[in-house]
Amino acid sequence: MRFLEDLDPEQREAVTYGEGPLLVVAGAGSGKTRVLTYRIAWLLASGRAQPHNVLAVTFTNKAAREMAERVEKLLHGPLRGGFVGTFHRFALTLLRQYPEKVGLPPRFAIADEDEQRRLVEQVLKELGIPSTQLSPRAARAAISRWKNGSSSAVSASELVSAVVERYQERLQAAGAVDFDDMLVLAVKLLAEDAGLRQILRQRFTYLLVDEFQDTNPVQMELLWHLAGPRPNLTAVGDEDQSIYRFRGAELEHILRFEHTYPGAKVLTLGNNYRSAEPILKAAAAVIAHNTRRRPKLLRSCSGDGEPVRVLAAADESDEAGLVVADIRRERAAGRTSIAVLFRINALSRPLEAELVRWGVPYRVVGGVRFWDRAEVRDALAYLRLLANPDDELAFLRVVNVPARGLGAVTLERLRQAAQIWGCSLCEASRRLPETLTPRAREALARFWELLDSLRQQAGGSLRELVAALLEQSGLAAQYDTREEEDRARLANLDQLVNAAAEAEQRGLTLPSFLDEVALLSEADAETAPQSVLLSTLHAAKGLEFDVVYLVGLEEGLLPLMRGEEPELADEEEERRLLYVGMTRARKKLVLTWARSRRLHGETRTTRPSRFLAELPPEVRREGLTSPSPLPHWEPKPLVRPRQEAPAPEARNGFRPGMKVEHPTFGRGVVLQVQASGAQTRVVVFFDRAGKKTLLPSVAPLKVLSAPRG
Ligand SMILES: Nc1ncnc2c1ncn2[C@@H]1O[C@H](COP(=O)(O)OP(=O)(O)OP(=O)(O)O)[C@@H](O)[C@H]1O
Repeated sequence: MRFLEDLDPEQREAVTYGEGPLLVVAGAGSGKTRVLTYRIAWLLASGRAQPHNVLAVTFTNKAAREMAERVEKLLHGPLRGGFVGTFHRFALTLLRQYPEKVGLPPRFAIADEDEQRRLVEQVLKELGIPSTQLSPRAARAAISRWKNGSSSAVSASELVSAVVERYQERLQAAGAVDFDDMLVLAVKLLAEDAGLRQILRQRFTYLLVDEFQDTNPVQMELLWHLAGPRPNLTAVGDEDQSIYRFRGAELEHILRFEHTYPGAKVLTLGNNYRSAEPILKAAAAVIAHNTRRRPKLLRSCSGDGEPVRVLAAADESDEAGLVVADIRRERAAGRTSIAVLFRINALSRPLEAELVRWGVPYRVVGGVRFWDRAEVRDALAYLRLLANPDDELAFLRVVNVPARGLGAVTLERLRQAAQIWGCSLCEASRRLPETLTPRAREALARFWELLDSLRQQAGGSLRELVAALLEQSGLAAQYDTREEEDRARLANLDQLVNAAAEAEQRGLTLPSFLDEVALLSEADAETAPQSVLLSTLHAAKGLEFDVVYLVGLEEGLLPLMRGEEPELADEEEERRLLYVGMTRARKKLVLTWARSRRLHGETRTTRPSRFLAELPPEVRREGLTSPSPLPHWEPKPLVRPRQEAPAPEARNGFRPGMKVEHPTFGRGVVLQVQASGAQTRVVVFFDRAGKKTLLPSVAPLKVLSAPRG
């Protein structure tokens, strides 16, 4: 087995470990995926297993494909009969084989995203739940959390339980499963059918799991049923790269592996083959601040390299300018493996504009290009209708966005009316034909009234027009939930306001702005392999580049916040995201932040991310004065998150604006009061520490003075 020579001694020990549960836990770039792949090859080449005995699972199709390809390359032949794929693919294979055992019809359907959304909307309507109480998006997210056994879903409200129940009934009636159901039903199948469990355990004698830190409770249960009492389960992972808490991943799974599988061997890998020493040291210094982790040592095998740099920019355009100028220098020097990473998609827009300006080819992963994002396209369709009330495509796109009960029947009747009158569809809809229901006529009248009133502003400020549109049309309010995805969508809409403000400054009017946007979308479908990659931190997981820029390292953006101090677990998750981003770099790493940033259509002064203070002293800081003398940045959401009004007595008399004193932190100002039941928690800005702190109890606080009223 010549291929074992490609491994270092620690990797070789893991690859050739014998029977029983094994956890390989190691830092980024230490060759964990390599270990898993080589282990499969070794099991087969040594005759311990036949291909059909191997079940290797991971989280993305791409990762699974790469793993299978690597094994085949090592073995110089195809891997027939073994299973290398995602958890979902494995579950679906099982369900397709035994649908009747879990009450599914033989040819059950899989509801796609769009169908799920429509189903949830229907359910909310049937149950008479207004979107102000539970929006369809929040309901969908709650259903998913509930199905995935997320601990945050355990206390789901009665409302959510009722929605889940009805949604499930509807799905079943339609003979369909959704994505989450696949795993849940596969677990049910295995839990209830001892015979099948036995068959599978006899067949799959070796289980291997990559990215183990991202497993959710349902996936853990699936593994548990497959593994049996004497499992040959090999898990590889890194708790420092666990970044899918919002999808139900639980850190406990990797931290408590030895408790779940008693007698498990835990091995670590100490060499890092990816990043130069300064990058590794900087990343290690940051992640060391997390509490829920196993301490790890990583040695760089790639030599010294350039020092890590932190750049402070004046604002987001300046930041994009600095980054793109540096990218151009790197490309001129022959480096083409380059990525720019950010916490939320909305940050890509100024970068895209700058890259387009300089003709630098780029591609966006982890999301559609800014201008192609659904919420941005919806807003643009409204703008197009403002510019041209007969833009039929725009009309069709948004006449029922947000939902106002103008469905297929209404559209069909409008089409008929347009034909009889010989006018456009839009014109027919403005004439409110008698054939429509009174509700539809009312809704259409309101739709055109909104557009008319907005059109009166169309000659004025473009920025104000877009902001008013987002507010008055309800486009922004649709995403007023606490869900990660929705926060990103709201941020994208904010970015559209910024883009309008910039266009206005350049003297563009509404029609010329729309033309420019249309050309932008068409012009740059460039996807050359040597293009710069723009990606969210989440989507960059598992990738590596020579040069990495991490932008937007500011309080509120990383850690991502909407108005309140993150809980410890959230702060640690955000730190892990930064760690994942930093460790994508092989040779050069640059971190940037902007002293002011347009957010929510307004320019605000910002503070550098708290994580920047955790970098070691040898990191080069340029254009920085520390600590920032600027006023504290208080993020203001475009749409304020709904807050339950607490009972006045629960607030213990605390109010925002109160001056208080804490025995340890000194004097500060109350920014926020959170109350539930008898418990009161307050967010206080402490002058001495210069940061906001969420206090779990108000008991130690002394009130110095209170604001009037
Ligand atoms: N023994 C080795 N010799 C040379 N290169 C290696 C060795 N082991 C791993 N590498 C290289 O190091 C890089 C990281 O390996 P791999 O992706 O397997 O690491 P990982 O631990 O899964 O990383 P991450 O957790 O950050 O995604 C790859 O480019 C891989 O080819």
